[in-house]
Amino acid sequence: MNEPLLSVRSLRKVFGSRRSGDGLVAVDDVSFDLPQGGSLAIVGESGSGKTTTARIVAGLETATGGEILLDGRPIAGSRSRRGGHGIQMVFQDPFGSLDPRQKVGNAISEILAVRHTRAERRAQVLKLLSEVGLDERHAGEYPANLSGGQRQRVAIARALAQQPRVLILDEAVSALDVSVQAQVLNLLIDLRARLGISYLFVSHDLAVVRQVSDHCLVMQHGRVVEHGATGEVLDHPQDRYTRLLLDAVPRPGWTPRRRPSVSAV
Ligand SMILES: Nc1ncnc2c1ncn2[C@@H]1O[C@H](COP(=O)(O)OP(=O)(O)OP(=O)(O)O)[C@@H](O)[C@H]1O
Repeated sequence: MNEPLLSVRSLRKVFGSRRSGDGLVAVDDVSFDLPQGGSLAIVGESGSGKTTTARIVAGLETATGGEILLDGRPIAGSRSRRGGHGIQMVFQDPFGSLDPRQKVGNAISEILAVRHTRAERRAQVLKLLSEVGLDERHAGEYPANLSGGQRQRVAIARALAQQPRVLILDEAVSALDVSVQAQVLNLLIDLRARLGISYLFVSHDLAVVRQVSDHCLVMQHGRVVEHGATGEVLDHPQDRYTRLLLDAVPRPGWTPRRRPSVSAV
């Protein structure tokens, strides 16, 4: 069997004081493999440790224990990997990653400056914008003048500018309206097919997970409770917690339970 592109082994993260024993174990013995060109989703309720796992893999957080291998070689769990090592992250809120005072074209161009000459950069910016379904007009805009979907496309273009092998998407479509969400998901599916990028997809939305991932990992209280092919896990969940997660998803015919109104009290 081929060696996985990304391999995470016994990852552990404790926040707070470990010595006094009152630290919070956010990630506890998490292991998974991501094949070249594969798409793995991490699902779980809020606080289950999904984002912390993703941030450690991206090099934005240090691990307390465990190992991360890219192409079979350990990558240091340090913040120094930011911007390098073939792993990039796209966040839920592109406002957080885009400078409001910087035009879109410059935001992409500054990343290209490392590898490209000034002359090459312009053509490269246009190529990246077209990869994500935008064009020259958007290059001259500030983030505030774009829609939420367009801003997320810019964030994806910036990530692609680093030529990543793994793209980590942390709730990357959660803040978008459903129709815009579908467009961005289609873009991601298309990019994966065309560029052979591998995805680590963090989401609480099981419908989204079904669309974009081959395999999924269910986390609860920092631990992996179920792991398998996405269709199998979602259609035939083995773990009680996975079944609870699935039961919490509204389906056609579902009517929200009315909660007593606070103002009526
Ligand atoms: N920097 C931090 N310092 C202390 N505790 C943290 C920190 N970051 C996360 N935690 C805690 O670690 C646990 C896991 O959080 P994490 O954000 O990874 O979960 P999550 O599944 O991604 O949840 P969400 O979907 O709400 O982001 C939570 O209890 C959280 O409060």
